[in-house]
Amino acid sequence: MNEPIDSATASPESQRCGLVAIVGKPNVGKSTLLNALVGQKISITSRKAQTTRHRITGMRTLGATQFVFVDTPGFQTLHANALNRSLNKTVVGAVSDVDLILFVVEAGSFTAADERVLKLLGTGIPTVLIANKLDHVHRRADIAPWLQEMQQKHAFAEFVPMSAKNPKDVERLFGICEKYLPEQPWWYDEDELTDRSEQFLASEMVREKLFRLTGDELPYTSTVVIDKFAEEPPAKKGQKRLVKIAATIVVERDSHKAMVIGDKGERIKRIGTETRQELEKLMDAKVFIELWVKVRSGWADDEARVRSFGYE
Ligand SMILES: Nc1nc2c(ncn2[C@@H]2O[C@H](COP(=O)(O)OP(=O)(O)OP(=O)(O)O)[C@@H](O)[C@H]2O)c(=O)[nH]1
Repeated sequence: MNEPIDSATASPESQRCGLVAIVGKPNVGKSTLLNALVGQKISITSRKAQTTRHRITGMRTLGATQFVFVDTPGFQTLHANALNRSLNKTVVGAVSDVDLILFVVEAGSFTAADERVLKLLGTGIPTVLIANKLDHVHRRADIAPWLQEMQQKHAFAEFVPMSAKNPKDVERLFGICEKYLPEQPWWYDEDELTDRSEQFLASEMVREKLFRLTGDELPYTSTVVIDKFAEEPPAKKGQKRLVKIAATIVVERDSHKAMVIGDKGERIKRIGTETRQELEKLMDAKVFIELWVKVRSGWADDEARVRSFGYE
């Protein structure tokens, strides 16, 4: 693993591919670790990934192995709000069929909050204890007895004291994880990160804002369809490229449409604004987004065009 082989030489028979979940209480370094594992850009990709059980946050193909990282949002804010409550139900399910779980804690520490997260994990899936922020531990000698204590807490497959900020540690972690992923052909292209993936990211982002801002009221059957995704190069040097997106939120009933639009269009405007702000950060681009709401009602083409405001 330290010397990645040319992936082109990895024949489908020798390929490995599998799902890896990174879980842990807030602030232990999950995002830092995920970003380090995935590389520079978090990529969300093709339709294959668009299941209700898994939200793919990124993937990395190294040598013959494709690591597919799944998002487990509910673990981060267990008791925050109504949406998270409903997410938690799916989150526990989502973690129950990954190939590997990375359970992240701060090295030398195990609190009640860590325990709560650990309890949600079953015992059937290999779980690696990531003792992160090792660089914060001044007396390394304290780590050995702590690791022994941790062995009593759960049947961890392995113990990895490391720092998510240390590239060598991250590289070593790939080597450790590799063997837990099944031998099967890759699901994605080796360097998958295309316009299509940004398009998917855009629809996921609208979806996320939609459900966050409508709370529990809106049925999960509502979907988001990207109608247009066009890119323009920067007008001037030093400026960012422009991404123009048009998306339709498809709901089942007129009452749902009203809910999405909100009073005087306030809610859809906010969905659009928050989506744009986050996409601009993620895509490193200037984003222009238009949202429509459509009721899917058989033959009736009951389409209301709702222009969202505030986009230059
Ligand atoms: N010193 C040190 N700091 C780290 C390490 N990993 C993460 N951090 C820092 O810890 C803080 C929390 O990291 P995040 O990656 O945001 O943690 P998280 O678990 O994703 O947090 P939530 O999003 O709240 O769940 C940040 O300030 C990171 O820079 C590490 O290995 N060493």
